[in-house]
Amino acid sequence: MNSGNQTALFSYSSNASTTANVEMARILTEIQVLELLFAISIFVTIHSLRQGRVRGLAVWPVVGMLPSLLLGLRKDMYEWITGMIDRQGGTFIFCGPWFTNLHCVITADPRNLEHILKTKFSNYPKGEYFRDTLRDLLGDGIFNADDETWRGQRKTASLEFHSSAFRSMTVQSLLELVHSRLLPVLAEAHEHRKPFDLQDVLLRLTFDNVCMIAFGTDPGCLRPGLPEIPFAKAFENATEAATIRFLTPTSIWKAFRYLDFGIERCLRQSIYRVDEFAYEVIRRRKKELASGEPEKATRSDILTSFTKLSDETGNPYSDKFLRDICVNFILAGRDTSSVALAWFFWLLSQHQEVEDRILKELREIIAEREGEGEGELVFKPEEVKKMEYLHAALRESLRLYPSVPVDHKEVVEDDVFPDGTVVKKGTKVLYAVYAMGRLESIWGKDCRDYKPERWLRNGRLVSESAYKFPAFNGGLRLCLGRDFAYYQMKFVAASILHRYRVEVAADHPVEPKIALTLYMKHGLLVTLRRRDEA
Ligand code: HEM
Repeated sequence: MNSGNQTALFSYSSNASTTANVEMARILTEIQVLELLFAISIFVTIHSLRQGRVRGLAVWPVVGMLPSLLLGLRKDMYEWITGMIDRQGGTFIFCGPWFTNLHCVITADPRNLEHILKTKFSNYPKGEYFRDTLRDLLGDGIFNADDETWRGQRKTASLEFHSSAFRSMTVQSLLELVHSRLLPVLAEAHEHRKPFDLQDVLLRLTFDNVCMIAFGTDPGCLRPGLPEIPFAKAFENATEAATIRFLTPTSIWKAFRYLDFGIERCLRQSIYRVDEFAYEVIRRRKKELASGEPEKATRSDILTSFTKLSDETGNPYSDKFLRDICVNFILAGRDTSSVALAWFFWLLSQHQEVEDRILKELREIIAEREGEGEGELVFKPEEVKKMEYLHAALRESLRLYPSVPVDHKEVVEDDVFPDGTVVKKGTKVLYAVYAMGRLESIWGKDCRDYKPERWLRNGRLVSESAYKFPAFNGGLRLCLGRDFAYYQMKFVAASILHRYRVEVAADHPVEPKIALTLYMKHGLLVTLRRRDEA
C-alpha cells in the first residue's frame, strides 16, 4: 500500500514536473513566436518605410500603399496626388493592395504625355480593363472604343463637328436655351433674392444642350421650378454607379452584377431607363427619316447623321450602335463645360480685377455695334470669337480646375517613358491633369495663381502645348467638342456677366468631389445682383 502510495506520489510528482515542463515549453514557444512576430513587424515596418523614402509612400505587405491612400482620401485627394507627384519628380508608381485594381503609374510629365498620346499612341489604348468596366453603360461608343471601332466613329463625328450645318445647329440650340430658358430661370432667382445652386442650373443647361446635339431632342431639364427629369436622373445614377466599379475589385463587382445586388442593381436599372429613352428616340428618328419629310431629313444632330450612314458591310448601323454613339456623346458633353463654368464663376468671385477686365472687353465689343435697336442683347458668333480675354480666363480656370482631373490608358507592350520610368505590358497609366496645373516645373512660381494673362501676348490669345495643358486631352484623341465647348462657355458666361454680378454665398464650402468629372462637392450657392442695380 505504502510502496503503492509512494509510487503514486512519485508518479504524481513526475507527472507534475512533466506538465510544468510542457507548460514552460509552451510559454517559451509563445514568447519566441511573439518575439519572432515582433522582429518581423519591426523588419517589415523599417522595410516599408525605407521603400516609402524611395517610392514616395510606405509599401506594406498585402495592402501596398493603401493605408496612405486612405489617409490622403480623408483630406483633398487631388492635392495629395499633386504633392506626391511633385516630390517624386513628375511620375509616381502606386502599389495597390494585391486584391484590387489599384496598381498604376501616375504621371504629370508633359514629355510622358506626348509619348502616350501621340508618339506611341497605339501602345497606349484605353484598354480592356477600362472597356470591360464601362461596357454596360457605354457599349462600343467612341469613349470606350480603341482601334478600328474608335477610328470609324472619330472620322465620321469629326466630319460632322466641322460641317457648317452642325455648327449652325449648335449655335442656334445654345442661343435658344440661354435666352428662352437660362435667363428666365436666373431672372426668377434674382427676383426672389434667394441663393440657388448655380452648378445645378449649369448642369441642366449643358445636359439639355448636348441631348439636342446628340439626339436632336430637348429633355427640358432647365425649366422654371427645375424639375427632375427621369432620363437625366437615370443618366446621372448610371454614371455614378459605373464609376464605383473602378474602386471595386473586378471579381467583386462582377459577382454583384451576377447576383443583381446593391449598386450593380441600381446600375442595371438606370441603364435600362437610359436605353428606354434612347431606343424610343432612335425609333422615332428612323420613322421620320423614312417618311421623307424634307424638314426632318435636314436635321444635323449626331443621331440623324449616323442613321443616314452605313457600316463597312454596307448595312445601316444597328439601333444598339446608334444608342452607343449617342450615349457616349452625352457623357462627353453633359457636365464637362458646366463644372468648368462653375469653377470659373467661383474664381471670378475671388478676383474682381479679372471680372472687371471681362466686362471691359464685353463693353468694347457691344460698343462696336452700329444702329441696332434696344431689344434684348444677344451675342453673335463673330462677337463671341472676339472675346479673347474671356477665353483666356476660362482656359486659366480649366488649368487649375480641369473638368477631367485624371485620365487613363493601358500599356500594350513593355516600354520606357521619356523620363526613364519602365512600364510593363498591362500596366495602367494615369495622367494627373489636375496636378499638372499646379506644378512649378511646368508653370513657374506663380503656378497656383489665377492669371488669365498667362495665355495672352499683347492682348492676343496664344496657344500652349496640349501635353502641358491636357484639359481637352491631346494627340489623336483630342476632345472633339473643344471648339464648341469654348463657344458654349463664352456665350453662357458673357450672357450672364453682362446682366448680373454673381455673388457666392458667404461661408459656402467649396471643394472638389472625387468623381470622373471635377464637380464642386457642395455645388455653388450664389445670389445675383443686376448690373443696372445701384
Ligand atoms: C469644358 C468642356 C470639355 C472638356 C474639358 C472636355 C475634355 C475632354 C477630354 C479630357 C477628353 C478625353 C477623354 C478620354 O479619352 O478619356 C474628351 C474627349 C471627347 N470629348 Fe470633350 N470635353 C469638353 C466638352 C465636350 C463637349 C461639349 C463635347 C461634345 C458635344 C465633347 C466631346 C468629346 C468627344 C466625342 C470625345 C472623345 C474623343 C475621342 O476619344 O476620340 N467634349 N473631352
